[in-house]
Parts: sequence; structure tokens; C-alpha cells
Amino acid sequence: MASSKKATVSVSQATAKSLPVIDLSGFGEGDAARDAAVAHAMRDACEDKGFFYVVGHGVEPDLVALLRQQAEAFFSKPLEQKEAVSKDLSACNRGYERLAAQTLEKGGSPDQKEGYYIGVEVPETDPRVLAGKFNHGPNQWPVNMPAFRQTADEYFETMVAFGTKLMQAMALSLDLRHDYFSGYTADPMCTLRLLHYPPQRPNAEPDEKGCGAHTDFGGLTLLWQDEVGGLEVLDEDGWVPAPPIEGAFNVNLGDMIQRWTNGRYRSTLHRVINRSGRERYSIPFFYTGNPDHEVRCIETCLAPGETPAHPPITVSEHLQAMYKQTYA
Ligand SMILES: O=C(O)CCC(=O)C(=O)O
Ligand SMILES: [Fe+2]
Repeated sequence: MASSKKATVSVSQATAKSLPVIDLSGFGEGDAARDAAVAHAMRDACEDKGFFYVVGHGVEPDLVALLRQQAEAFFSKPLEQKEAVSKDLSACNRGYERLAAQTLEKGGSPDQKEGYYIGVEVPETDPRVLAGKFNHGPNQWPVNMPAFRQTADEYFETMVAFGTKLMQAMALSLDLRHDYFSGYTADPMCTLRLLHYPPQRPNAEPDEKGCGAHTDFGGLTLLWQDEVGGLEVLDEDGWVPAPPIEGAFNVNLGDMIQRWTNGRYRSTLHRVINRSGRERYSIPFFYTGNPDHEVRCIETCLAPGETPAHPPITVSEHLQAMYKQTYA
């Protein structure tokens, strides 16, 4: 990727020591030394903050731009049209979530963002839906926006492949076989979320944010953010910016990975404050894995004599517990 060199330079200036850039190009293509180098960089990043940038991921910039365009077109519609595909109408958390519907920071003000959730398309007649399986079901799609659905579907598929590759790199980083997570990456139930943040209001409550301080629930989050900025990550010295780098994704680990690695790999607090005075768009993709897969403390994450801090749990059980906490 032509932009990766330039990108590496700009982040080291922007966020000082905080967030590394990992170049995924060539990973998993038969060059053991290259794979080891990626795994090594990933281990350092995951043990530190679990927050890093990825370039060389192979996601086409045009695809991202198209989805960003579709997101803006949808969020620009009148509220009644957006509410016609409200998440409240879905039994599996798909569709539109209005401004201030979520409060990610415990005890904080509601988040100044609106969103749209898309998941794996599972028809109403599927036995898993009939059995009431958590978060399984059909998506909702806005009417008269065929490109919205088409682009989201294509993006979803691309991001599943990207996330699967990162899980292979993570396995190597933990001194495991590259396919250690294959049960988790088989039929993953991921969530694509389109987000729109209006500019921070001048008369806002002092604690008001686009997205309150939180850690992500699940596995990997692969975040594309536009050029506006506003994402911040908590570090030893306080909140540090995680500014956009053209062509790079922000990747961070969720609580489930922290649990899986017995705390060796980190899920870190982050938040968004859109101080730019402009509209901000971002597209997080939550790679949460196979819902039935068992998350059991990884053996290479236990020091001699150490015992797991948590009992085994399935991906689905973990996610349900987390959803209950934020939407309670
Ligand atoms: O919009 C962003 O930059 C971050 C969003 C986020 O942290 C989340 O959706 O979990
Ligand atoms: Fe997040």
C-alpha cells in the first residue's frame, strides 16, 4: 500500500508513544519471517493498550468511501423515515438507533450520536431465529436505497476476511498455531455499525460526549473514521487522541479478548468528543466470532502457578451479559 509509509510517520508525530501502526501486508502468504514480524508487533500492541492502527489490510478505499456516502445519505433523511427502520422494531438489534439512545459511559450523559446496526442476514424461517437465538435474524433496510444494502453487504464480507486474518495474527502472537481460533472465526456473528456525530453543542452539559468512555464488549473492533477526528484513548497520562490516518483502520480489543487472555491482552477505555464544529462519520465493525464458541482462558496466557480469573463462557453468553449492562 502506497500510503502506509506516510501514515506511519504521521501517527508517530500525532500520538507520540501511544499507538503503533501495524502493516498487515504479506501476512499469511507463506513468508514465515513476515508472519512472525506481524505477530510480534501485534503482541506488543495488545499487551500495551490493545489499540493500534492497521495498514496493508487490503480493504479498497473506494468501498469505504461508498459506504460513508450511503451512511450520510441515510442519516440526512427526515427522522420519520429513519424511525421506519428503527432498531426498536427489530428482535435482533438491527436498524436505526436515534440520537442519544445509548449511554456508553456509566452514569454519564446520553451519547450525541445516531447509528445504524447491520448484522449477518439470517431469515425469519431459520431454526436459530425460530429458537430465539440472541441477535439472530434479518436486517432492516431503508426503502429506496438499494446501494445502501449492496455496499453494506460487500463491506461486511470484506471486513469478515480482514478480521479473520487479524485473529490468525493474534494466534501467532500468543505462540499458538495460526488456526487456533478457527472455531471462533467459523460463521462469525459480526456487527457493522454506521455512526453519525453532530458537532458538540456549545451549550452542552460539561460531561456531554459523542460517545461516552467505554470499553468494547467483544472481540476485535475494526474502526474506520473520517477525517474529522475526536476519538480518544485512555493512557497512563490521561486521554490521548487517536486521530484518523488516511488508509488505516483503528483496531482495538474488546473485553472478551481480555477475558480470554486472562488480562494479558488489553481492552482499553476510549471515547469520542466531536469538537471540530463539523459532522463526523465513523464505521466500527465488531468482529465478535462464532456465538457458540467457548471462551476459555488460553494456556499461553497463564504464568506458572497462575489460575484463570474467569470460568469458561460462550461468546453469546458473554455478549448478552454485556448488552444487558449498557442498555439496562
Ligand atoms: O466512532 C468512533 O470513533 C468510535 C466508536 C466506538 O468506540 C464504538 O462504537 O464502540
Ligand atoms: Fe468503542
